[in-house]
Amino acid sequence: MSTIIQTRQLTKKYREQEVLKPLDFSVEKGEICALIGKNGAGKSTLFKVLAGQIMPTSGEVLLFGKSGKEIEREKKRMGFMIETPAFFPDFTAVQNLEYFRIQRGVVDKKRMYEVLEIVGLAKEKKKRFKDYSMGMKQRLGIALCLLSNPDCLVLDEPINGLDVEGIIEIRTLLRKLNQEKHITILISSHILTELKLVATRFVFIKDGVIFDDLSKDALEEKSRKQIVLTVDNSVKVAQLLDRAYGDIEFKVLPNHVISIQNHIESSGEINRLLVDNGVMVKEFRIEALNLEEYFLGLVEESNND
Ligand SMILES: Nc1ncnc2c1ncn2[C@@H]1O[C@H](COP(=O)(O)OP(=O)(O)OP(=O)(O)O)[C@@H](O)[C@H]1O
Repeated sequence: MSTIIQTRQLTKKYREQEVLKPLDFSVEKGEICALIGKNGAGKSTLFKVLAGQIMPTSGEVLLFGKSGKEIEREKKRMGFMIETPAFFPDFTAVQNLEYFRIQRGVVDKKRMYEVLEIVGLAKEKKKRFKDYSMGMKQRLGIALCLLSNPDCLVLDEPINGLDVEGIIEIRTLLRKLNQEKHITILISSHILTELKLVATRFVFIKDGVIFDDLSKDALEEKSRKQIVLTVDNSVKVAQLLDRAYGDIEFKVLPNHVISIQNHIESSGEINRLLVDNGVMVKEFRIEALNLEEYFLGLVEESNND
């Protein structure tokens, strides 16, 4: 695997506020990497540093393995959409792309029509920008990123504010760019479920710290079923579970609630174990973990650190 984006001990401070804590982060070729974090987590700041729009306070960015002066050449292989581009509302899609094509020195005029085709706007290329839906506007933004034929796209919250149809359009487009055009994608969102169906990797950020980094399989694993128990004595239950099952994975939550992540098939046996040992089981249920809750749970956990 080759690394497209890498940061080494990257930090960014605004006055006294440390918006990015020493961050070691990478995106590998072929990934659709989702950066998930609430508003203010530091996603846009990280993307702006990657794009060279702002300078880091310390640390290093590498693109395609290059840093320092050599990075400028590699930046041409990247397409950044950090804020929605300032398109002219009364211009058509073609007129808007033409403006930016000239500004960016892209010689090949045909490329405009190619990118409109790729993002599914070829039929609406003569419509004025202001008459586009939100999803179409975002797709035109992505078309603009594609003008220079990049190997990697970095998209900051392109799904934010879209309706269901718009979200599906962008997801379908991202999948196509990744699978057919072999473009590596780094994309941010504050809603995990928006990217769950499309990303291949999930990186969670809070207060400028990456606190979890999961493959698609690992995320799915986490959304599997779990046993949730409410008991009268969670400390005793924890001891009983540890003693009975060496490899058991469980969490002791507030209010004597315990969630067990494996041995789901032994739920009856676990119930009997607890009752036989004098534990009062007030509630015993098997449920699938809601990923949004899991993510929020992690946020709460890191709050308590
Ligand atoms: N130019 C700036 N000057 C001072 N503080 C800033 C600046 N830009 C961002 N911040 C602060 O840095 C923190 C991270 O902001 P950032 O925009 O990177 O977060 P985000 O995860 O992208 O969230 P959002 O989706 O709300 O943009 C916030 O507390 C924000 O107020």
